[in-house]
Amino acid sequence: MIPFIKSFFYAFDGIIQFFRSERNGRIQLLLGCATIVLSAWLHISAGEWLLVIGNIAAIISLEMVNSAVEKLCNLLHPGQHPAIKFIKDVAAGAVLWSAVCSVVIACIVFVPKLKLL
Ligand SMILES: Nc1ncnc2c1ncn2[C@@H]1O[C@H](COP(=O)(O)OP(=O)(O)OP(=O)(O)O)[C@@H](O)[C@H]1O
Repeated sequence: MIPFIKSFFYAFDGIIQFFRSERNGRIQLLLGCATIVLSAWLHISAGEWLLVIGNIAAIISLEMVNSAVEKLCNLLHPGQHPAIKFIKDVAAGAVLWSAVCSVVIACIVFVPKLKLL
C-alpha cells in the first residue's frame, strides 16, 4: 500500500511542477476554469458537461505529455535531429488537434445558448 501512496504523491508533485514551470499549462488551466464558470452560468445539460470536462481534461493532459516529451528530447539529443523535430511537432500537434476539437465543441454547446440570451 505504501508504494502505491508514494507513487500517488510523485504523480501529484508532477502536476504541481507542470503548472509551476509551464506558462501554456497555466493559460489552459485558466481557460478551463473560465469554461466551467460559463457552463455553470448557462446551465448546460449533463451530456454537455461530459463533453466540456472531457475536453478540458484532454487538452491539459496532452499539454503535460507534450511538455514531458519536449524535456526528454532536449535531454536525450540537445543538438538538431530530424527525428526530434518529428517527435516534438507531432506531440505539439496533438495539443493543437484537441484545441481545435474544443473550439468545435464550444460552438456546438455554447453558441445556441448564448443566442437565446
Ligand atoms: N533538437 C531539435 N532538432 C530538430 N528540430 C527541432 C529541435 N528542437 C526543436 N526543433 C523544432 O524547431 C521548431 C521550433 O521549435 P520551438 O521554438 O518550439 O522550440 P522547442 O525546442 O520545440 O521548444 P523549447 O524551446 O520550449 O524546448 C519546431 O518545429 C521544433 O520541432
